[in-house]
Amino acid sequence: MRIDVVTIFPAYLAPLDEALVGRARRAGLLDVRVHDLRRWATGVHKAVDDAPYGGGPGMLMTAPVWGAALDEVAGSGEGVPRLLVPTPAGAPLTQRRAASWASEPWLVLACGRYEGIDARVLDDARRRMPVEEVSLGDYVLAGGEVAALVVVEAVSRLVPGVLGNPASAELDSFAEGTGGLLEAPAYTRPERWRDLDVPEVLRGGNHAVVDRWRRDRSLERTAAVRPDLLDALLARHGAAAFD
Ligand SMILES: Nc1c(O)cccc1[N+](=O)[O-]
Repeated sequence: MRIDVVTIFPAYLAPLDEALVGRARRAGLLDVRVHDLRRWATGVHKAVDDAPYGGGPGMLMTAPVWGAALDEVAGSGEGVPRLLVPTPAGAPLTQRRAASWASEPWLVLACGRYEGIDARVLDDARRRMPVEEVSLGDYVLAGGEVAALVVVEAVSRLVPGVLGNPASAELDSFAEGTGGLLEAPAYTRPERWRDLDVPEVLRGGNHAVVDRWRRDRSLERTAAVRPDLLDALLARHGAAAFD
């Protein structure tokens, strides 16, 4: 999979050289390319922003700079990429969306700054490629770079071969393997730590019993912390969702 990230702060994406994503890049499983948007800026000051029409606080990133950048980046490979734009106005990032993007051959992430990007940039991009706006949550960040790091990691770990043990992803919270529930509490050695013991059932070795225990703990945890997920499962699968 190829992933391009366009930003005015390339150094913000340095963590993509580390850990899981860094290893996958060096193994040739991911082709991650970070581009400085200012490469496409013109003029002495390489300006990438201007005042918003209609007034209002702050500045907007301009269409000509982003247009030139996306033309070159999205035109530099086989086929057509899916353009992802982190923004508070986007649809929520979910495991399901990350999983769908993990099967794409090529993603381009456009990181906005200031008050965002001139709307015509996405309107124009939609004429040539699929475009999705994605939000990490209902809070305000200074730009899209942190969200881009999150999206790249959430997607990359689902790319075949990136996780050492693919089964790890199956028991994640929100994953199909946990039925879209939060994952159960997990334990490792020592068996007793301070005055706390590992639950006996996990030490017994009966996989069917362990699976049932984990399912029950997932249901309890989800009901306590994310009842909205239970409502969604009920709506989708009826009471059978909790068998
Ligand atoms: N919330 C926010 C933002 O304020 C700026 C860029 C991206 C996001 N986001 O993805 O959630």
